[in-house]
Amino acid sequence: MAPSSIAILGGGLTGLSAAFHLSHRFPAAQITLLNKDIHFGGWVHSRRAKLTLKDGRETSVLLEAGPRTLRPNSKSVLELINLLDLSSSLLTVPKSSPAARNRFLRLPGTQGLHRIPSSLLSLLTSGLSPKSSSLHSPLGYILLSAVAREPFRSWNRPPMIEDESVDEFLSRRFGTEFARIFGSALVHGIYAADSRELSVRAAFPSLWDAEERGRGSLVTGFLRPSRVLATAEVDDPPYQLGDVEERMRGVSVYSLSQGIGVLVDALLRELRTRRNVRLLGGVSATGLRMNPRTAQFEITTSSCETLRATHTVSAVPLPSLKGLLSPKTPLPHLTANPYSSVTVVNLVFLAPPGRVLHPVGFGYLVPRMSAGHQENAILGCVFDSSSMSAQEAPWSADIVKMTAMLREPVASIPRLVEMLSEQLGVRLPDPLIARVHDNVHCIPLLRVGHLQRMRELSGVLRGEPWSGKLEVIGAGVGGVSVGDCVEAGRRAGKSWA
Ligand SMILES: C=Cc1c2[nH]c(c1C)Cc1[nH]c(c(CCC(=O)O)c1C)Cc1[nH]c(c(C)c1CCC(=O)O)Cc1[nH]c(c(C)c1C=C)C2
Repeated sequence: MAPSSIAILGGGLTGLSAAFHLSHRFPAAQITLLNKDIHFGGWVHSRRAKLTLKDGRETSVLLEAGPRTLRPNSKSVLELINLLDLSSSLLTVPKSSPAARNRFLRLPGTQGLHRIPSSLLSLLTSGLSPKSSSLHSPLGYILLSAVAREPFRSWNRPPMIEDESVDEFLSRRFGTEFARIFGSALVHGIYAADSRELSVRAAFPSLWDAEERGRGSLVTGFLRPSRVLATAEVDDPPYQLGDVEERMRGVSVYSLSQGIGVLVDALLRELRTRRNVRLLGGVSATGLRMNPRTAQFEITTSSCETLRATHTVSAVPLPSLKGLLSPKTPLPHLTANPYSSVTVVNLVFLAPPGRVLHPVGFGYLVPRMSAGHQENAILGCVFDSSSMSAQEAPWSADIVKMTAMLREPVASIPRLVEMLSEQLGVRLPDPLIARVHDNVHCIPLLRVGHLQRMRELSGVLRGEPWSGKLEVIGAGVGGVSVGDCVEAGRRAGKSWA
C-alpha cells in the first residue's frame, strides 16, 4: 500500500535527497524529516571568511569543512543541479588541466612531493623514453615494475573467498610495497582509514570485477570491455539532466561558486515550498518502534512528541539507528563498521612575491609508514586554490588556500605549518586564516564482508515486523561519496508504490 505518512530520520544529503524525491513520488503522503542539528546537510559545511589584503582591500575566501568537489559520474547529483537551477554557479575543472592531472604522494625519507602518473599509459610511454624521469623516481619504479609483472602472476585469489581487504587484494596482485604505498594512500584520501580493514568489494567493486574478467589479471581485465554496461535499474525513472550532463563533458571534478553548501541551501529552499514536507531542525529521534496493532511506526523525539508514520527512511549513521531500536526488534550489523574521524584544517596564506607555496595540482596524500615507523598525523592536503580559484575574487590572486586532513586533532597551528612545510619542501609563511574542524566519526569504514552484511540487513527489513516499510540508507550502507548518498535518497521507497 502506498505510504500516507513518511518519517525521514537524518537531514544530511541522503535524508534531504530522500525528502526531495519521495515528496514528488508520493504527493499525498505527509513527510516529516527530523534532523538533530539546526544546521542541515550533515558534513557539508561551506562558509566565507573575511580577509583584508595588504593594500587594504576587503575580500573573502570560501572554506569547506566537508566535501569540496564533486565528480560528474553521479547523475543523481547532476539531476539535482539541473532541477534546483544551480547550473549557472557551476565551476568545473577539466580532466586535461594540471589541477586535475597532478596528484602527488609524499614519501617519507625522500625530498618533496612525487607526482602519481595520471594514467598507466603515460607511465608506460614515459617509461620508454630514455629521458623519462618516471623510472628514476621511486614512485615510477614501484608502479611500473608492479604493473608490468601483474599479468604474469597466476590467478591467486584464495578459493571460496567472497571479499578481502584492499591491502590483501593489491598485495596479491601487485606486491606488498605497491599495496602499502598506493593502496594505503588511496584509502587515506577517501576513507581516512586503514586499507588493511576496508572491503575491496564494497569500496572498489570494479577492481574485483576486473580481476574476474581478466581471469586473475587485473591489468588484462581492465583492457577487456566490461559486459555490465549500466548500473541503473530498469524501472528507475530517467535522470532529468537538462544541459548539465553536456556541460560535464571532459570534466574531472566540479563545485559551485559558493561551495557545496549551495546544494543543501537549494534543497532546503525547495523542500520548504512543498506542502507535504515538514522539516524539523534541532529535533532528533529518541526511539523507533513498529506498533503491530496499528501497523504504524512510532517515533519518539527529543521534543517529547511521538511521531506516527506508515513508512520510515533512516538516513542516520547505523550506530545511531541501533540506539533508537528496542532490544526486542534488533537489526543486524549496525555496529559492524567503525567510523573514521578527520580533523580538517583550512589554511589561507598570502604568497610572498615570487614564491610558489605548492605545485599546481589537486593535492597530495601520505601513505602508511612501513612496519615499525610511527604514522604521520597528516593524511593528505588539498590544494584548493589550484582547482577552485574561481571561488575567490580575481584580485585575491596571491592568496593560497589549502586544506590539511589529519587523523588526529592538531597540536597547534605553527606545528602543523611546520609539518606541511617539511612535506612540501617549502617554507610556508604564517597563515592569514586557520580554521580547525574536528569531524568526529564522519566517514564509515566499510569493513571486509560489508556487502554480505548489508544483504542480511535488507533481508531482515523485508521480514516482520518491518515488512519493507523501514528503509535504512546512507554512507554506512551504500557508499561514502556525495553521489552515493544522493542516489540512495533518490531510490528510497522504490518498493512502496
Ligand atoms: C587526505 C584525506 C582526504 C581527502 N579527501 C577525503 C579525505 C579523507 C575525503 C574524500 N575524498 C573523496 C571522497 C569520495 C567522495 C566523493 O564525493 O567523491 C571522500 C569522502 C574523493 C577522492 N579523493 C581522492 C580520490 C582518488 C578520490 C576518489 C575519486 C576521485 O578520483 O576524485 C584522493 C585525494 N583525497 C584527498 C587528496 C589530497 C587526494 C589526492 C591527492 C583529500
